Amino acid sequence: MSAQSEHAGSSTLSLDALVNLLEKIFLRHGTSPEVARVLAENCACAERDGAHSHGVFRMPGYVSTLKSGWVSGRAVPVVEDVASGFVRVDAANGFAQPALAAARPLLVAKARSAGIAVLAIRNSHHFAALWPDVEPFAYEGLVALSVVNSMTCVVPHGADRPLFGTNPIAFAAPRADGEPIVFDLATSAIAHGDVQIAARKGELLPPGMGVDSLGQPTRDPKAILEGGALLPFGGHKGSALSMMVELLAAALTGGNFSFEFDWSNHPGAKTPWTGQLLIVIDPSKAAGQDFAQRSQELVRQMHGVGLRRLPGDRRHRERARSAEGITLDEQTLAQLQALAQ
Ligand SMILES: NC(=O)C1=CN([C@@H]2O[C@H](COP(=O)(O)OP(=O)(O)OC[C@H]3O[C@@H](n4cnc5c(N)ncnc54)[C@H](OP(=O)(O)O)[C@@H]3O)[C@@H](O)[C@H]2O)C=CC1
Ligand SMILES: O=C(O)C1=NCCCC1
Repeated sequence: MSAQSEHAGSSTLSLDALVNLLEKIFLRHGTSPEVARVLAENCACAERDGAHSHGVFRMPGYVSTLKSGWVSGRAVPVVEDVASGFVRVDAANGFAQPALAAARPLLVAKARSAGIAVLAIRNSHHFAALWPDVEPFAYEGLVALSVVNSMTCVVPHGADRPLFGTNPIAFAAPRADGEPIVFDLATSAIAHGDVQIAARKGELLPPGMGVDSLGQPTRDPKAILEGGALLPFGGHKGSALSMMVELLAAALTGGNFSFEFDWSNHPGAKTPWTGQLLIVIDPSKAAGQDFAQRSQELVRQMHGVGLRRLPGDRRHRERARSAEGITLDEQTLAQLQALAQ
């Protein structure tokens, strides 16, 4: 297909054309070429996979953050080889994905030689979906787990005010016949991005997602965004996982807790300045059995008991569909083109 085709009210772009457009936006707003490429690919791949809460919807937020001076779009991450199974990165107040890209070769080498390696990223801004950070490891036969904390907007179970971020957890594992097993979920009942999207569309949320400024349950996304808060998923269980994310992504990395940064002097800033932890395991060092065959067997059994949808299946369906091109509505495309000028 050509790079861009038009239908009534929408346009279809190839993945390359979308990456190039997003890259232009990042460059136009002062990032280095390396940062622009990494973020553009990340964001375009989220859109391709139908991960809309962290696709092109996020571009105005990236731009207003860069304009506010809150984040450094030209940061050069500092990678430290601290121990046989441990890599540390100071993202230098830059985005998390370039920090991961800089540390990745060392992390993989350590995981392959020691069987397991940990990457601790601090001083970083993660404004994206987490699965793109873990899925590539599984394509290389490795198991990966990552956590990142975000900004205070979730009330811990049993508390009456927000403290945690929406704090996602992503996991990826190879399997023998098929796409890797990948899940990526916010520990809040709903991602903050999806609340913003619902507010924009004027839709109500399902019950149990959040509370208003008085702490009363509400389905109104605007009431949650304007003084209200989100709830953890699964009550005390999601709350415990969210607490764990704060400990691993912030306390262990040297990053900020979700409640610790203050962007009030940077109007327009949207990205949380926190930390991220990745654990990468080489399964060939572990069980003495072929891990990918074992994970395939688990999937076979899950399908055998009637399961129709694995986490990641929807994304891969969207990815396959996007091979024909990624469709954006006219308004969104016009907004992106304006941001690139
Ligand atoms: N950077 C940050 O600080 C933050 C980022 N986020 C991001 O927001 C995104 C959305 O998070 P969230 O709203 O919790 O994600 P969802 O609740 O939409 O999905 C969570 C996971 O469950 C899978 N899934 C969903 N429905 C089903 C089903 N019926 N059967 C089987 N599997 C299912 C999804 O797979 P599939 O993808 O195939 O649908 C996905 O792996 C994530 O990418 C997350 O990383 C969230 C919070 C903070
Ligand atoms: O959707 C969310 O929740 C978030 N996404 C990007 C960073 C802040 C929280």
